[in-house]
Amino acid sequence: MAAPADFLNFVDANKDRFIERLARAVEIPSVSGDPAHRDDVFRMASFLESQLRQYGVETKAVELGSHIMEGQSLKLPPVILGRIGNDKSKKTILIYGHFDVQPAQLSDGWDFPPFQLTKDDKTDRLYGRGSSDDKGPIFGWINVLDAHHSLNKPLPVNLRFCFEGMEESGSEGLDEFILDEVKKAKDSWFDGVDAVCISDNYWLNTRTPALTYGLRGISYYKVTISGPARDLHSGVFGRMVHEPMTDLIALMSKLVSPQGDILIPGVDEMVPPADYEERQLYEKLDYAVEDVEISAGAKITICEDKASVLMGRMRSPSLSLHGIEGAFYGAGAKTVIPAKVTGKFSIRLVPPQTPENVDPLVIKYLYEEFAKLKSKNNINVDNMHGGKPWVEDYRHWSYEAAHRATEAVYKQAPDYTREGGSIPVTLTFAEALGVNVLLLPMGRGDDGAHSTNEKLDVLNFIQGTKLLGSYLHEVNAGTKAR
Ligand SMILES: C[C@H](N)C(=O)N[C@@H](Cc1c[nH]cn1)C(=O)O
Ligand SMILES: [Zn+2]
Ligand SMILES: [Zn+2]
Repeated sequence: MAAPADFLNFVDANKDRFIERLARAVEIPSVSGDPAHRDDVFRMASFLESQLRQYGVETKAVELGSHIMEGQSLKLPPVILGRIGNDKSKKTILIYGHFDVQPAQLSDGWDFPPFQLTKDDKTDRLYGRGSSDDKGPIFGWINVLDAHHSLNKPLPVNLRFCFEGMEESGSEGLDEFILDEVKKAKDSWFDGVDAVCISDNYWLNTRTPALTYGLRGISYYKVTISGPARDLHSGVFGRMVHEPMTDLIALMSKLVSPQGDILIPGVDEMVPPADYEERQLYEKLDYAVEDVEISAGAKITICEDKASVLMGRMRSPSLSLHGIEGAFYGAGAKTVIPAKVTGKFSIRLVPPQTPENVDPLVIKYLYEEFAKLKSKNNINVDNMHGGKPWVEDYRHWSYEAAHRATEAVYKQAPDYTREGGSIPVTLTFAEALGVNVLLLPMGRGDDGAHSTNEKLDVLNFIQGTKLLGSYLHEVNAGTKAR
């Protein structure tokens, strides 16, 4: 049975209230990667926990200890666990989401204050950091709880929640916590979980809902070149000394070609090429090169054929250069030779790649290439965080339930996609709990997650809330039919 009409009507009738609640969440700048915002990540955890409790969910905030970030020892944000329902005749679904966000500043080029949810009435879009990644979806789940609680309606499944505050910074401490919790002889918060559902990615385009059965992994590196004891005057020292920035640029230019080929020997070669049958999967998806152009905001695709473009994101590794710490970047023309610079880059991984088999190749290559520069500076290479790729079996009752829910809410069949981003905990859940994991995205391909002007369409927030609730009802309907 599809979701009951009173649930669907409630969601429509409470649209404004749901948007106001999302606005309260977006106003908390819970940036996990910035030590200055660590209190805000804690504040966001408390807000989320209070929302869960309000709707009858038993909760627990689990402390994960501390870590070092930018030379400071910081407390890790708690994991917020929740449980509601213990009916043996119902399935138990574990929901995962994250309440931290990527950094954002108006000066990055935002048209709206990033930590204020701005509703643009012309486009019916909600702009703000975290609107799509991942506060919109986690508050979609809260809306589902709110609706059932307010209507005095039993939930169609038992629910367990696991919300973290470090996903955008490598999910520190989470894997260890999950593995310990699963090993508990009794009263584990993950006892009896039948499947996991995560809403933390995006449709492929702007028109077709998607079910996602794969994610790329990630390995994130920093390479530091240092030499002079202090910043130097380029007029006084230029051409007299080895310059750290020159060495770093030389190294970073040897990592990836402008065509996207990874130049580190052995990395691209690990992945077998797609055969004809696999290529057909990508040919059939509702996607065009123009969709990338729309979401990138420019006609800059590496190639012109749709399947190759899609495979670049879904089934190939990629190496991206992210930034250089310590380099001069301000206005004006400072004639400095920076004393120490740190280049940051990451590799998105696909099976059979893992951080364990790729990291040694990267580190060896960087040291070898540095030696070829014959520089007297020093090099140091660090891995900042990593996560394995994940591919799931989509012929599973959880995907079937999500397929039916998508058809009911959006009146169209979903695309089956693999996501280019990473959610490292996905594989941990799949392996530790031994259950199927479904990714059920709420937002569209042009939402601009991690970018300026991140947005969520009001339609996606409201229909997405209906989709999450309908999925739970379809799981229940499937249970009864079996
Ligand atoms: C797909 C998900 N919403 C997401 O954005 N994940 C991040 C995870 C990450 C890894 N290192 C830093 N953040 C991503 O794919 O970049
Ligand atoms: Zn993200
Ligand atoms: Zn996310």
